[in-house]
Amino acid sequence: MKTIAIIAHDGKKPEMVQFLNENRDILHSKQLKIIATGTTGSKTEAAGYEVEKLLSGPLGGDAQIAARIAEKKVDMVIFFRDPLDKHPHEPDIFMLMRLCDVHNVPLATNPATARLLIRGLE
Ligand SMILES: O=C(CO)COP(=O)(O)O
Repeated sequence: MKTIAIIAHDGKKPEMVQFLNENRDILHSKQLKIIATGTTGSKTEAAGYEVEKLLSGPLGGDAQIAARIAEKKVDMVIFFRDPLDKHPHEPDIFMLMRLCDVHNVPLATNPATARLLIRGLE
């Protein structure tokens, strides 16, 4: 069972939902556990997926996912980042991305890379 973390900034949530809809076959056919930050998780659920929801990003959700990465409990991170917006929890976001590099966890930060990573599961 692989665990995939999904996170999307507000400006990128529509693209995240589109991604989930487009890749339903792959995401449903694999033994995957999905974890997500709070609001992203609610939208993922609404798209028909089972998901473990953590705190909302600004309240510590990115930090929770970062901790799981450090504990080697996450196999892939799909992070739909909005580079055109400011985020009060920027330090948490950098921590999450840094820990992906520390622990060699595949990290997609835009839809094009996310598609390539997900195809790697096939
Ligand atoms: O802020 C986020 C990622 O940095 C996402 O948090 P939400 O999924 O709660 O909107």
